[in-house]
Amino acid sequence: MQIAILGAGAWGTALAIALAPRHHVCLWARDKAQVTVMNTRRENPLYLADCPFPEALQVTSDFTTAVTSADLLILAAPLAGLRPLLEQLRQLSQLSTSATPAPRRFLWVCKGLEAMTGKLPHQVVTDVLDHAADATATPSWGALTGPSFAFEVAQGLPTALTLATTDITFATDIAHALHGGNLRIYANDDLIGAEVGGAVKNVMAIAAGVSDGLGLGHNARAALLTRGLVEITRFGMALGARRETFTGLTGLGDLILTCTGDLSRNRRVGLLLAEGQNLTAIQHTLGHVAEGVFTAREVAQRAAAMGIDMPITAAVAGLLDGRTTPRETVHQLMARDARTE
Ligand SMILES: NC(=O)C1=CN([C@@H]2O[C@H](COP(=O)(O)OP(=O)(O)OC[C@H]3O[C@@H](n4cnc5c(N)ncnc54)[C@H](O)[C@@H]3O)[C@@H](O)[C@H]2O)C=CC1
Ligand SMILES: O=C(CO)COP(=O)(O)O
Repeated sequence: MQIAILGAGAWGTALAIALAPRHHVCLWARDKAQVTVMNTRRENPLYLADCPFPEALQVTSDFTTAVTSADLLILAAPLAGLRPLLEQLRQLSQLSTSATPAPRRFLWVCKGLEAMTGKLPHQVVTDVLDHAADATATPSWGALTGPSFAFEVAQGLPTALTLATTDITFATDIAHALHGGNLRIYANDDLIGAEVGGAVKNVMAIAAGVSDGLGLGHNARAALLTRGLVEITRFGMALGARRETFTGLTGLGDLILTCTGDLSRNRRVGLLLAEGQNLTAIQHTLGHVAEGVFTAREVAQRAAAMGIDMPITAAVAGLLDGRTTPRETVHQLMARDARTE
């Protein structure tokens, strides 16, 4: 298959490295200087150092070329970049004079709720496509998500992912095509559940980082993960997800990975907040997106509006907004009334 990966951050680069030995892969980055460096050094030193590119991997800053020759697009920008990227694609298919229109099969890999709208990624997708002149044709799309640190995928370490979409035939076909090497891909038709799990676990990872950073111990972390999963499930089911999705890869799987693995940027945000560092400085130091920072406030607001109890999420949102300190946050959570589990 000819695959275009749009976005050359850590995750887009890792997927390109993992898929290039089995597919024709073109990695697109919008920054020409970054593309020059990647083509010269055959690695992505800015976002994923020490992960050499396979010989066959193509890297370009030419959007039209990358997109028009692909059978499948993987949109690998952070959630904030999803809408602009979709707009760029929409314009291309509307303006294209090529005999081969832009392909309609695409996946996104971002995790979160869009800042200011509180929308899940698939809602952003339908927003943009509903306004497209060619919206009558049925596009095939889905979320590729699950427990996966970019660095480990790029190193060829075993990883299981979920391809979630409402069209199970599409999910199964693409999962089958991408499955292989050390990547196991499962198909799932609970798109809402998969997206909610991927989004809210980042908020829990910030909480876990704070807890560990304050030295609250293993008991506290286990409690946080367990009660975090309850919150994620509550929120997801209220949005229409299936309960069992939250015990799968995109729920419990990604929650465990991100809350406990030190490669997590979201967990690192929590660890640094516990040290007393300021959020702006932390984001600058990370140099990568930590989606939980944007998602916490959106989830907290949506949950409050829907009357869903999400105390850990609300605590993280308060902390990120500077309304509380890490220690006050813990105190607030521990001071809640006793209740049934
Ligand atoms: N890094 C990881 O281990 C994993 C990340 N993800 C998710 O994938 C998404 C991307 O994460 P990373 O690649 O790690 O982020 P990153 O911070 O490493 O890189 C982000 C990249 O996206 C580019 N970008 C931003 N806006 C864009 C736009 N409008 N058009 C094109 N490119 C744009 C940036 O220039 C940068 O190259 C996030 O939502 C993240 O939660 C999912 C699984 C694993
Ligand atoms: O989503 C991820 C792992 O599945 C990556 O987590 P971080 O964004 O916290 O690094």
